Amino acid sequence: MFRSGAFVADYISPTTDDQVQPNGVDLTLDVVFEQLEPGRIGRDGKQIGDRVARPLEELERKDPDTYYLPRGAYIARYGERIEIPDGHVGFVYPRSSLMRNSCMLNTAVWDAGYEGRGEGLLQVHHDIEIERGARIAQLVFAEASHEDVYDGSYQGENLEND
Ligand SMILES: O=c1ccn([C@H]2C[C@H](O)[C@@H](COP(=O)(O)OP(=O)(O)OP(=O)(O)O)O2)c(=O)[nH]1
Repeated sequence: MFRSGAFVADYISPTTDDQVQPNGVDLTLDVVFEQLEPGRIGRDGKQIGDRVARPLEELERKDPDTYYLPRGAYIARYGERIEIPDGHVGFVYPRSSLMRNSCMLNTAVWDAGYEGRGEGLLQVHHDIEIERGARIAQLVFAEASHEDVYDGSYQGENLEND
């Protein structure tokens, strides 16, 4: 069973009332990165390729705090600290307005016990402007049984400023 947005909101911070939806909580865009170097997925481990943060405004376009993204693939970091409670699994979907603008957010499984500011793959199929802090995704929780909790390399990621 999927939980209500009000339930999910207790595990996401910060949140405003605008972010709480009937079936989940909207996540906002914090930072956009561009990958520069190849990564590696091995049988025993993995390496994430070097990346650089996109500039927030380009010279010819002056809206502050806005990303101007040409076609391409980017890593988007969400603005919220996310916790997946015991007995649950999380899924992130793109906000439909992103999809309707020819962009897509690809995501993976959010494990029970994970805590951090996670990331998603932002695919831009048509140039788009996205303001920093704008809602781009929605996180939902489904009840799920599990034996262990998440204890991988991304545990506690991107929480330095908390
Ligand atoms: O779209 C997603 C999906 C998941 N996560 C977070 C939550 C999840 O619990 C964690 C680890 O995901 P996964 O288990 O898929 O990572 P992995 O590649 O198997 O690495 P590790 O074994 O170090 O966990 O990353 C994201 O940030 N974005």
